[in-house]
Amino acid sequence: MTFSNQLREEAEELFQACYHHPFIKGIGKGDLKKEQLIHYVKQDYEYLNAMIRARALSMAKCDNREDMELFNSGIGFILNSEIHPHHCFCRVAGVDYEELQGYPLAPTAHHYANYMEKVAHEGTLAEAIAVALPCPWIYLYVGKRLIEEYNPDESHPFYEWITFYGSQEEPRMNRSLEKLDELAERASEEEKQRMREHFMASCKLEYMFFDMAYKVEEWPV
Ligand SMILES: Cc1ncc(CO)c(N)n1
Repeated sequence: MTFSNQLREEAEELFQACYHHPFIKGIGKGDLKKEQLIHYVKQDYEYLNAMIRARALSMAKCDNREDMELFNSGIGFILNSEIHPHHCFCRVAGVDYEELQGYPLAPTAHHYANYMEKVAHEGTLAEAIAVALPCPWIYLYVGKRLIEEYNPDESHPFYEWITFYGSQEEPRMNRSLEKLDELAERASEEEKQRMREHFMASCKLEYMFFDMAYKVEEWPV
């Protein structure tokens, strides 16, 4: 079995837990509260800024254009396309996207963003790919399951969000998985262990990110 398949198998329960989280159920049922949507977008906007920086740092570790292009297209996707699901939430919440930008990160998003940037700074290229993979992989999984379970049409308030993530083309994901597997073949057991730990930690943090939005988590003091 490939290394990425092993990771996916080990994370199966975490993927399922994300799907069953009430925030995702709220997207499916279309009954999330305005403050939950607003909190999510405020946090995700800043989280995605950190993700762009992490990908840029990863690109600096590449020694060929094919790999550079992988990170370049990942950054382009965040900058140019991922604004659509945010706009969907803003429209339902009745707020301007621009109003939700520049807020400080709540504890969970703060931890996730900083953890990802730290691994991208200090880790190998393989570790940087491993820490960033649950982000697209869980959203694709959750989006596809939402489409299967709710079969939303354009009258669904979160139609754009669900179809955006659930019908993402997979070539970039697959290229990242192939690259991860290629690097894993050459990695030491210690490095593979770190890749595994980063991957699992990011899966847990994806779950916690939904939880943070659902509970409108703030700093307690
Ligand atoms: C926290 C988080 N994880 C994954 C995605 C999907 O790219 C996102 N927008 N936000």
